[in-house]
Amino acid sequence: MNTTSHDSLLRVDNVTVQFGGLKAVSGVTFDVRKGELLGLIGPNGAGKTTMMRAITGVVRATEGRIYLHGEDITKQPIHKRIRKHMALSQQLVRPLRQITVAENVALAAGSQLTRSPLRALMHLSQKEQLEIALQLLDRVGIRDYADQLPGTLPLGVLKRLEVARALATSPELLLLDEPLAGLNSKEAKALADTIQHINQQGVTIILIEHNLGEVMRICQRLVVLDNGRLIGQGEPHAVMADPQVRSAYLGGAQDETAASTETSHA
Ligand SMILES: Nc1ncnc2c1ncn2[C@@H]1O[C@H](COP(=O)(O)OP(=O)(O)OP(=O)(O)O)[C@@H](O)[C@H]1O
Repeated sequence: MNTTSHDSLLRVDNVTVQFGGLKAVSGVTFDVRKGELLGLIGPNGAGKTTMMRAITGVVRATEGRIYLHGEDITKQPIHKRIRKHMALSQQLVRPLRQITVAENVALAAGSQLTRSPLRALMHLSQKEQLEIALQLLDRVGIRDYADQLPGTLPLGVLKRLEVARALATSPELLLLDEPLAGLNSKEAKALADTIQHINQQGVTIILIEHNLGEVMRICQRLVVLDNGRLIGQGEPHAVMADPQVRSAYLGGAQDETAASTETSHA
């Protein structure tokens, strides 16, 4: 039964994802509210990426249901979910290296419009499409790199390009998988600010991230997984003060000094 509350954009209802004998996600239930920036956190191997993949349809939920706007999308293929305005920005950045930064974004926008990469490429010559790409690059703060080839660019710029490509499909729900990984603290803070800004412009975001300092700074709510199970959810500071969550991160250490360092990096 769909028990989605009226402000819920996405509902994950008792979802299990099993790989052979391993339950990577086990009976997890949570809501993503329309307009919120939700942090999905947990130690390595907790099941975060698998949860994200179950939401986008890359892997199928073995049990449970996923609802978007109250509609059961559990059995829908990826392309239908994307058409329902979901976009995923992956951990690994994989732009096309032979075309410029702006063309990469225009291609993503074009693929969404035409559902054919070839036709999308032909559309690249259209001024409007490149103009949309430039606006998106502006939105993520890398318009100055528009004419460069991705192969020559630092990771911080490529991460932003990845976010711009995801935004090119005008998603209502944006799923970001470790966008801050590999960035120094200054770059991470700047990208976290950009993510927060995108959220403030009306895009609902699920953020998987190990950089707990930035997660605590920008997320409105947290969902915490450990060994595939949900062990906490709610307001970030309350969640991080929960003994079970602290124990998952600190391996059971109860020492306050150790606990106070928890927000720097998991
Ligand atoms: N396709 C797969 N086949 C088999 N096992 C998998 C598969 N994908 C993930 N797993 C396993 O499921 C568990 C959860 O992995 P997952 O990548 O979802 O965790 P995570 O929380 O994203 O971890 P990390 O923070 O290290 O990226 C791990 O034990 C992992 O080895």
